[in-house]
Amino acid sequence: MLRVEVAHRLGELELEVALEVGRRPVALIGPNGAGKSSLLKLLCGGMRADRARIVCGDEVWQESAAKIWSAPHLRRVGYVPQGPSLFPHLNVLENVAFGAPGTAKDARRRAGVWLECFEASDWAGRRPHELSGGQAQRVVLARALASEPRVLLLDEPLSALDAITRRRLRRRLAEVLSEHAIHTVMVTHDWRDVEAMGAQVVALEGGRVVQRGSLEALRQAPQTAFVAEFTGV
Ligand SMILES: Nc1ncnc2c1ncn2[C@@H]1O[C@H](COP(=O)(O)OP(=O)(O)OP(=O)(O)O)[C@@H](O)[C@H]1O
Repeated sequence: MLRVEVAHRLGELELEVALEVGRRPVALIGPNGAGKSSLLKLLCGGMRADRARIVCGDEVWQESAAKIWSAPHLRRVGYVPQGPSLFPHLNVLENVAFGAPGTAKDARRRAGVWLECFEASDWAGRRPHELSGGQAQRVVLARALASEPRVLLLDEPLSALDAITRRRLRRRLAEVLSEHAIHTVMVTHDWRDVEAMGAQVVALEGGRVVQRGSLEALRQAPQTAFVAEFTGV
């Protein structure tokens, strides 16, 4: 279980969130500027929260009261951020193998398997600048999973894909998550992602959780205009 309590000021926004992530993925939804991406950055260690208690299994990642802080590379997090994140000087295969465990040979083999999974093997030898946005997004997904993470943080991981590829890879990602015991938090603006992953929804507005529950529960009794619009009511 990943247990999170964070409080962090971001300019005008006071982010204050508590959530738990077990086997079932959590879909983080909310309007632009609600604090979703920032929450993922606080979880992966890319930013240090003003006050937090973040515990993953028996590892304490941050405990402000005890001045405990664990660096990002110690957290075994697979992070798919918004925007480009591949190393420009490495080719696709090397990028995906970079964080993978085992010998160099193992890491390359594992990288190949995950590139195959996200239908990205064809451009294994290319450099990131030779990829389209959607191709790069698939490589970043492969890289996140090749690192064998305990926690997967996905920031709109399918947003750059064309509609047909998105449908196929959404199913693939859902299968991967159900096969592997990875605590997953996914930011999405698409209720179909939530449905495919069977995710628990956490709706964030103005840095606070305004509603949580299954997609069906939110659809039946949306507490805000955003949740109603998101769920298609
Ligand atoms: N480093 C920072 N310093 C100050 N303010 C920040 C910083 N990073 C983000 N913010 C502000 O915090 C708020 C939340 O931003 P964040 O990117 O987390 O929103 P989001 O919910 O992910 O939005 P979107 O759906 O557009 O991706 C925004 O108002 C943003 O301007």
